[in-house]
Amino acid sequence: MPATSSPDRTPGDPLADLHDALLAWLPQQRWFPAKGRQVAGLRTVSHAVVSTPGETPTVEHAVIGVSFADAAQDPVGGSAEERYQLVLGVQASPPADVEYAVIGRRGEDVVYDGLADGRISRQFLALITENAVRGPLRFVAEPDTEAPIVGPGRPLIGEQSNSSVIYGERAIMKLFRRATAGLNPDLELHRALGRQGSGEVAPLLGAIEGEIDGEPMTVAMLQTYASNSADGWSMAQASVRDLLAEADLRPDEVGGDFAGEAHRIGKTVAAVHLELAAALGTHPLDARGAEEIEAWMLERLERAAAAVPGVAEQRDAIADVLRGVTTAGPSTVQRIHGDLHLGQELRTPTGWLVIDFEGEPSKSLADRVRPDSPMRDVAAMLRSFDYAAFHQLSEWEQSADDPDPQLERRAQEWADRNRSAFCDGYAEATGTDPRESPELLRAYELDKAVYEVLYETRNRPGWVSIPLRSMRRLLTPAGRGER
Ligand SMILES: Nc1ncnc2c1ncn2[C@@H]1O[C@H](COP(=O)(O)OP(=O)(O)O)[C@@H](O)[C@H]1O
Ligand SMILES: O=P(O)(O)O[C@H]1O[C@H](CO)[C@@H](O[C@H]2O[C@H](CO)[C@@H](O)[C@H](O)[C@H]2O)[C@H](O)[C@H]1O
Repeated sequence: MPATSSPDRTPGDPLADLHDALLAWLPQQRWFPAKGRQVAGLRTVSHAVVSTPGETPTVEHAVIGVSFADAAQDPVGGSAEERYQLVLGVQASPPADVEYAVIGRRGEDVVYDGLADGRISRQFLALITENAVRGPLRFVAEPDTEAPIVGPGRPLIGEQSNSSVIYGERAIMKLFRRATAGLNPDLELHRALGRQGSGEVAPLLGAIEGEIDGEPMTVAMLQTYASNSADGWSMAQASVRDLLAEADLRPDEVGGDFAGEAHRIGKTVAAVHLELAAALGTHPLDARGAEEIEAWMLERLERAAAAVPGVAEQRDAIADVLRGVTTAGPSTVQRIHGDLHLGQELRTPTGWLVIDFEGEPSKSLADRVRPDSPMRDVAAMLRSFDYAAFHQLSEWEQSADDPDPQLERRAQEWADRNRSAFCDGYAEATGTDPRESPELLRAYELDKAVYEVLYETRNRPGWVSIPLRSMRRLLTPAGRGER
């Protein structure tokens, strides 16, 4: 994060003495989405002690507002101020195992990321089971469930937009980092699906609720941990590795063929769509609704074109495809996942679970909860098969001059085979084959690729060639037919 010459410091701000430390710490956090943005200042939006007097460590909950000088030029449409939640542990001599999570000092005390401290995560779990209230936080157990009291939480280390801790392979608690008024869709949809008896999500165990701007806010959610699970991205990557190691074999001939799993994932996603429709309803997409979705897609395209020359060059051709949302004919909208990809699917010993119903992290809450076509989720999964197929090749391409055309063909075959198996599974479970609405599907797929170009530009510039390649494919008549 480029530092500012004169960061904003409001007198009386309870975290004022930590501002510089926070400004240095935030960009190192995987969950901080505004890496590289021009920061204008930081302020404390809310701050409360949630431990009882005399307890060690002291536990604080805070919402901080980070303001940006570059909101107008931000390619992903970031706003002028973004708010993040912190749980802070404060102690004069914290245990050595939280050293990596130290943010800074306040007087004699060390202040650190509280989720790193097993004592704090254990306490939060206990408070949920007790339906306790601590300061502004309400700890709520999901009715008719019993969260296991299994001791300290272990922070999950990995690629996350939020922060999670795992309790003895029995439960997992996720602290939402973006602080937004309203019910978080991840909690809302998990709850709705759980009450629908869904076997496709991990059972919800509880939540922590708070307040922001006088309105309720979801602080965290607790769900059953799926032990012995593997995520779809890792499994798909292993399959592609097998394939590319044996360039003379086709995807259906190699040992790690993924098509059976892709078919099962298609059925799982379909089941989730049917359950969400049953729980929360469906509506016909009228002309006005379709125009709104199209306008949103075109607006995103403009931002991407302004930021990425590869998108600007194809802007008009992309816009023509996106308009398929209004010209494709009648469709139905409902609540959907909104940010589906292989990493959001967990293979358990008995089947697949879908996780993380928060929607695209850069969208406002209002946009994330807006009913949309299930085709958005289907398209997002098709994009993910492309990603899995071409990720490794794109890495090799960065270190070699010419990609091996044989390997490219194999990668494309892998993508086609798994995209097709996914659609077969989806069609089998819903009775509707997504490939029968090619215009709509292509519009959603291209919209997702445009999002991904922006996402990768900001977060993983080395990966941007993956969605750019797919964008080109989706714009060529031959490429459009391949699924
Ligand atoms: N119910 C669960 N059981 C087992 N692991 C889970 C469960 N939910 C999430 N995870 C693990 O936590 C990771 C992050 O979860 P996710 O909900 O995607 O968080 P984020 O919103 O931070 O991206 C997942 O990739 C998965 O490895
Ligand atoms: O999981 P998140 O909610 O944080 O989703 C964001 O990050 C994803 C990457 O981790 C990103 O997904 C993109 O990369 C995946 C491979 O890492 C690929 O499978 C997806 O198809 C691709 O979109 C997601 O877009 C972003 O919102």
